[in-house]
Amino acid sequence: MTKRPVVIGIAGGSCSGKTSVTRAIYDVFRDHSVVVIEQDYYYKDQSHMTFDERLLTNYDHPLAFDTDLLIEHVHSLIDYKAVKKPVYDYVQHTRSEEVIDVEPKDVIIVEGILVLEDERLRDLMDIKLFVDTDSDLRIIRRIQRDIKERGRTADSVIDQYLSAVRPMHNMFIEPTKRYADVIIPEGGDNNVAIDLMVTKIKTILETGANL
Ligand SMILES: Nc1ncnc2c1ncn2[C@@H]1O[C@H](COP(=O)(O)OP(=O)(O)O)[C@@H](O)[C@H]1O
Ligand SMILES: Nc1ccn([C@@H]2O[C@H](COP(=O)(O)O)[C@@H](O)[C@H]2O)c(=O)n1
Repeated sequence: MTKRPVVIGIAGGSCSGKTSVTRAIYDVFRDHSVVVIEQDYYYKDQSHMTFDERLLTNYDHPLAFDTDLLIEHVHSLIDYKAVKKPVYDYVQHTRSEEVIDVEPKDVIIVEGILVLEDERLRDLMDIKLFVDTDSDLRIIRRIQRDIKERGRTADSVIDQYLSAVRPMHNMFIEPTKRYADVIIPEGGDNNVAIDLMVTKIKTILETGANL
């Protein structure tokens, strides 16, 4: 049987805990070799737009992402070919000029709010997870995180949440839960769910089952 990496998709609303779950799995497989592809890094380049124009973009709509490039990169990694992953700047709302050289690995984690939305991307995944956290917790976390890490004000986070994040979540993100193999309540603190995922990934790596 030809060797093939295990591809894991981790979706869920903004601030649901996707990164925390990804980090927990990454820490276990670090030695085995794991690569993380963040969907956020594949937001379309907006360097041709003014800063004020970039503020008007709906960052929670599927069309905000360069999904073709993301799929191309996942295909390459599955074929054990290196890719040049874009880097995203949340303060400038566009791609940075730098790229990261990503080497292929045995475990590929594709993480982001809408990674289960596109059928072509879903079809590349062996395991699909949806991190499910109540919206009141997610907005509280988002206000704290975006002020601390993404150069935002509380008012701007709340305005964006009401005008784009919440409606797009209900329209595009929440419906993808139906594609998940496993729904993880409360993200990175759910040690039982993370242990179960780790066991499953180990089985796939050892036996090739599922692939
Ligand atoms: N269980 C938790 N309790 C409190 N804060 C959390 C918890 N999980 C995540 N956070 C915080 O919420 C923010 C978003 O978490 P993260 O895992 O990055 O979510 P996502 O990748 O889904 O946006 C981060 O600032 C993180 O520290
Ligand atoms: N320039 C940008 C780009 C994205 N966002 C928001 O990021 C959220 C997705 O990232 P998570 O880590 O929260 O999953 C998404 O909800 C976008 O609204 C942004 O604010 N600005």
